Amino acid sequence: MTSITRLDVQDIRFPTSRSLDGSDAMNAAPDYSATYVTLHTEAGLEGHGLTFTIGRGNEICVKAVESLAPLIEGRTLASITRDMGDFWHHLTSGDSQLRWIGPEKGAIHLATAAIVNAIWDLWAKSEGKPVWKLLVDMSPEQLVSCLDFSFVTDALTPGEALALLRRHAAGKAAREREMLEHGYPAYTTSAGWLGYPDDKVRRLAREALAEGWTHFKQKVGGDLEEDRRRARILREEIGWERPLMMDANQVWDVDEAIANMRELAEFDPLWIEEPTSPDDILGHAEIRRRLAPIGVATGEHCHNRVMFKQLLQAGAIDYCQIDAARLGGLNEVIVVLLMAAKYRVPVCPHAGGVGLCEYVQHVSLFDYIAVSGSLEGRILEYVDHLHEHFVDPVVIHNGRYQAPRAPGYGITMHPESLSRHAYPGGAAWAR
Ligand SMILES: C[C@H](O)[C@@H](O)[C@@H](O)[C@H](O)C(=O)O
Ligand SMILES: [Mg+2]
Repeated sequence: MTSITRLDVQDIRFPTSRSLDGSDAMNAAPDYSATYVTLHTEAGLEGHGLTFTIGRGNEICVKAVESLAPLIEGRTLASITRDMGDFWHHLTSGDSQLRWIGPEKGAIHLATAAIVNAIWDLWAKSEGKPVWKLLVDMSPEQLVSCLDFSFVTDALTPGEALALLRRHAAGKAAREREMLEHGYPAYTTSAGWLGYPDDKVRRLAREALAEGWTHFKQKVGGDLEEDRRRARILREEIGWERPLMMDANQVWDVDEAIANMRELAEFDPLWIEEPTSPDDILGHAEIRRRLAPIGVATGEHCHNRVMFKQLLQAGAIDYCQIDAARLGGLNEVIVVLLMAAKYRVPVCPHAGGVGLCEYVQHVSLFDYIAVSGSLEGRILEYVDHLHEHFVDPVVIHNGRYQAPRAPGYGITMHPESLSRHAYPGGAAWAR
């Protein structure tokens, strides 16, 4: 029996701001960071999970993980996985003093994600399967027992979730084979960071084309003329057949978003991502109504299933961009996948950061094989930073994620990477 004896948490940071990797109109100089959780077990097996932040504030997530640790330590894996939905509810609502500082949002929920994902990693490793395969092999009943439907039963009942999971059961084996052979389609954000000079944008776009990428995303929301200039460079390089997405990272008010995107419409963007505050459901609906056919995408800052429920109910989004570490871990992600399937909105997960690509490949594989059964309108983000720090990094061929085969959730980092990037004492931070 696997008993979780201890939870360790580390503050891990990468100095990405030095090269402006990851820069956008809201976040000028991010240091990609991870609140990295290790679950130690009696048997020696370890579970790993992380939540993603962009530097300062990581220490707050570390503290929040420490506060949640007593809810995990001493438990057996089996006592958790026997009724994962109940466990998840207990972790998010069992201690009302901790719940008070959320609920289910902010640092406490980011911490929840790191812990919950570490448990999935441990579970999958103990079964010898990658997480996507663990999920795909579960019966609809088992999957539904992993979920907490609190506050969303007006949009999705457990019965409807079961029906959705049974709907495409017949084609599951064929889709799994297809994914193992061809992988999951992706787009790249790597050429489009706001802080990159024009020649770097051009060079990276050329390199990405040569690598087989077909979909590209650029940052907008700074100076409109500069947005235009960079869009022109990208269109010159990628042509007009390949889709181009735009991401404003929340800098605009609603009317401003509409006005600016009408200006940028000449570059034929497939979607505008995070056009305004992530909490403004009706604002997104208004933007969507007035900007069609440009799609509206959001979700990397959408903090829980209740927010996604409302975005879907309000017809506010064309693309649902769950974040594997912003939602409270995989259990809540699955609830959102099911709601999105019901409302017929494609899920295009947010990735990048550190470890998010490693996570969401499992989510999208599961979504395609067991939930949506479709690739229509679906494309997974890819960003080419920091993969070398993972024991089982993502593998991309021709702009597609190759299905991971290693057991777990793919988030285990090399011990040397952890010690080098420990903040503030690691060598990467020595002045
Ligand atoms: C600060 C980060 O790099 C963001 O710019 C990034 O997550 C971005 O919004 C994305 O969609 O990849
Ligand atoms: Mg984004």
